[in-house]
Amino acid sequence: MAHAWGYGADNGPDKWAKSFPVADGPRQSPIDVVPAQAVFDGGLKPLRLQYDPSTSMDILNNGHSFQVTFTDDTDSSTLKDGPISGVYRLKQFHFHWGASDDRGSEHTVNGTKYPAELHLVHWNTKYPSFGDAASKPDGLGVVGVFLKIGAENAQLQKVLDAFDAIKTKGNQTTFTDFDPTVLLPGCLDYWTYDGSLTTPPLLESVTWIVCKEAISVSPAQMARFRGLLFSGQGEAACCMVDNYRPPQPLKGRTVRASFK
Ligand SMILES: Cc1cc(C)cc(S(N)(=O)=O)c1
Ligand SMILES: [Zn+2]
Repeated sequence: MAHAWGYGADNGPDKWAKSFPVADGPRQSPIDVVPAQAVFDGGLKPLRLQYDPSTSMDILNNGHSFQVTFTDDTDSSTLKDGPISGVYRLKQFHFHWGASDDRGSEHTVNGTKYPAELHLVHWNTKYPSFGDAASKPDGLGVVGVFLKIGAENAQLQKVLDAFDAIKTKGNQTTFTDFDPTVLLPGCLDYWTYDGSLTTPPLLESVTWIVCKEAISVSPAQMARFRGLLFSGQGEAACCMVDNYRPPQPLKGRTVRASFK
């Protein structure tokens, strides 16, 4: 791709395979989850998500989304059990969202799109670093949580209140003492499948854990997401919206369910 990847007509998901051929690989993400075709697996353990708020560090507009980054030099904030074995450390969380409430999530359920989707990214500590783990088939564990339109989410508002400082690409500010547990749904039933990063480099290294239950977001809060910019300071303003990849072919993969 002559110019950097993005979500526009000239550099969006349909163009990524030119620079990232794995885009047409056997375990790409996201997917459409069809609950009736998911296989209940009684051997799947409950998710064990244990986060230490003192590991949250900063919030960044990276030009594709915004992310909250965590210090990951100890096992203070981890994912254990669920479909994975061993200990995975929280690295960051970010979101994907639409220009309107009828789209925005990356995973879909029976073809239904949600207005946004949260991704909590963890890496397998059997590897020395996130960067190393990201290239291994069992390197990453990403927990996906759908957002649905409803009541204002007071916990999410703490994140949105930082947006004024990160409106444009490359802006970053401190974001400490935040426990992402407050962004999780009450029920942690999940679907799981082997997949990939949903943005370039699209590495096929992710065990996806998609929560069945959504969290709420108000229309006003969705408007705050849409006030961020893909563009940098001094550039022509380009609203950060529709930063989602559509579902990819399942190619024979099985989606397992932790619930009946
Ligand atoms: C490129 C990339 C990096 C990270 C940490 C996470 C993702 S995703 N959207 O698959 O969760 C993509
Ligand atoms: Zn993501």
